[in-house]
Amino acid sequence: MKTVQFDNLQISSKLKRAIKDMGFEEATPIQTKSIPQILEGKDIVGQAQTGTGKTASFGIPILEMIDANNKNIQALVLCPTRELAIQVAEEIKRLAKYMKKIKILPIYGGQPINRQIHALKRGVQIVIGTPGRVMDHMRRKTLKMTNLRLAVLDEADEMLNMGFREDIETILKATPKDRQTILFSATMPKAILQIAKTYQNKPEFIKVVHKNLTVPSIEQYYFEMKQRNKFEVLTRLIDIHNPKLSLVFCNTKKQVDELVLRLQGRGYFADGLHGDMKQRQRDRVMNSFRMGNTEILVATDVAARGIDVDDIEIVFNYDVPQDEEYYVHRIGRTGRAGRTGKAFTFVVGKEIYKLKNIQKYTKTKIKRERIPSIREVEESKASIILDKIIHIIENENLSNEISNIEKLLDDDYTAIDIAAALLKMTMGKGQEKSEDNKLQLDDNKVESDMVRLFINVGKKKKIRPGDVVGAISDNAEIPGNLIGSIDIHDKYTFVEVPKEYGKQVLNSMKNNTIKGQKVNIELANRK
Ligand SMILES: Nc1ncnc2c1ncn2[C@@H]1O[C@H](COP(=O)(O)OP(=O)(O)OP(=O)(O)O)[C@@H](O)[C@H]1O
Ligand SMILES: [Mg+2]
Repeated sequence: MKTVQFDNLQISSKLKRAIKDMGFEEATPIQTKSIPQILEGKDIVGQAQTGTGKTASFGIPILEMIDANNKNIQALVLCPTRELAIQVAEEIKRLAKYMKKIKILPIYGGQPINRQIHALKRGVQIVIGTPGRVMDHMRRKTLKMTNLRLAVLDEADEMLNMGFREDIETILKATPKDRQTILFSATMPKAILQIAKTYQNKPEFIKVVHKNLTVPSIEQYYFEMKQRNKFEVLTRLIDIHNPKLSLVFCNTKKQVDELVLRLQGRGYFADGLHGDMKQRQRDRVMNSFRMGNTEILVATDVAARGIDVDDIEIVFNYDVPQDEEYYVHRIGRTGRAGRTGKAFTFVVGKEIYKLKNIQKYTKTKIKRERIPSIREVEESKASIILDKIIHIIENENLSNEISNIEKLLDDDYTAIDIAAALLKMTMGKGQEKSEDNKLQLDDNKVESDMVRLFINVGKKKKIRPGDVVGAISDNAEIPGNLIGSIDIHDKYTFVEVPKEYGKQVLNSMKNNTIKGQKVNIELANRK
């Protein structure tokens, strides 16, 4: 499809400048089709592949149509989750960079309502919210819809799936009749068409779907395995591909929690995201993932819907999704805005039939791939380390290190001996781990066996109940990013870790300090 340059769109120069700053040059197909129509005042129903810029498709015309001098709410965007509301608000804020008078506010549950009320009182033109919280504000009369000109439903089908139908209808009914209504939805079930019919005015249906639903720049593979080997396979794949960021989907919240614990137990920077978590915690996890501090995000479907994080290189379906549509959304977290990505699906036994259905639905082929051997994992790890070594040799000052090594050379060790020993040290417990791994492939020692490590940190330390150890290591300089939940137990903090890692944590923490103070760690009550 022919697309347009943003320069050729009828939008203000301020908006064009911001778009350029964001690095966009050409509008995507959905943007090319929907922006002019929305600008003309038409109602639209838009449908396009994941990661193709639907947010800006409505964000750009909203900004163009807002009267900056009028401080009332003029546009309302409804999103299914808080994360999405925040993300959409940020994208629109970036677009509004040079439009200083335009105020944009995300409102969602979990955040103190008073803060939102204050912000609303100061005057906001664009509100992005979850249906529940928007309703709440409407009841309190803190959100006035009388001046609303534009309503957008992003991920409309997902909002219906989540049971927001009534809320959405109540909200739309409370807005002026002559408002413009924009609807974006991945699928077009009857319920969506019903909403379109009832609440839109002769909508234009804009559909940019290729013959396959997933973008071609995502390579899709599946791996067949036994249920109990999933964890081992996941770690092998992560080690071999070494993705900067990856996203792992599980079907249940419980599985998310368990997997996060096990990954952290192996020393991976992993964290979880699901609906049972407190908002503060979810924000922390998302920020840490966006910053790259959390490298592996483990999530449920709902939590990760619509999430746009640059550079997610691999999406893992640790469980085959229950619904074909979910597959499309899951893997759409990678390969965004024209980038490439990989999607790996773990298949156990009869699930292969589900995979066949997914392939039929998406009209793409998912190729079978062999599980990498331990040897391949080790080789790949070695090659990653060798690359790092080359980088250090070429870019860093090594004079101190060289003088130390020279002492060993004087003792008649060869340079190769020394380098090999250092490599072995760097690769850590490679050898030992591979035996471990082999074992685990046959025998899945499960995680419930926990050990508590008490850390005497004194009362002043800012470690809060519920923090994970990964967070402690960020805040308090304990290396070894290991495991579990911690709690404050008077001046003791305890860390709960799977038994098999207890010793390891102990070793890695023994000689450490938290913020300059020595920390005592004792192994306590084995459960
Ligand atoms: N014209 C463009 N050129 C380059 N990048 C773009 C363009 N438009 C949007 N993007 C970027 O592409 C990414 C994906 O956009 P967005 O999140 O809006 O996709 P989406 O279609 O809503 O996806 P999903 O279906 O997953 O919700 C974002 O990082 C966005 O900033
Ligand atoms: Mg989106």
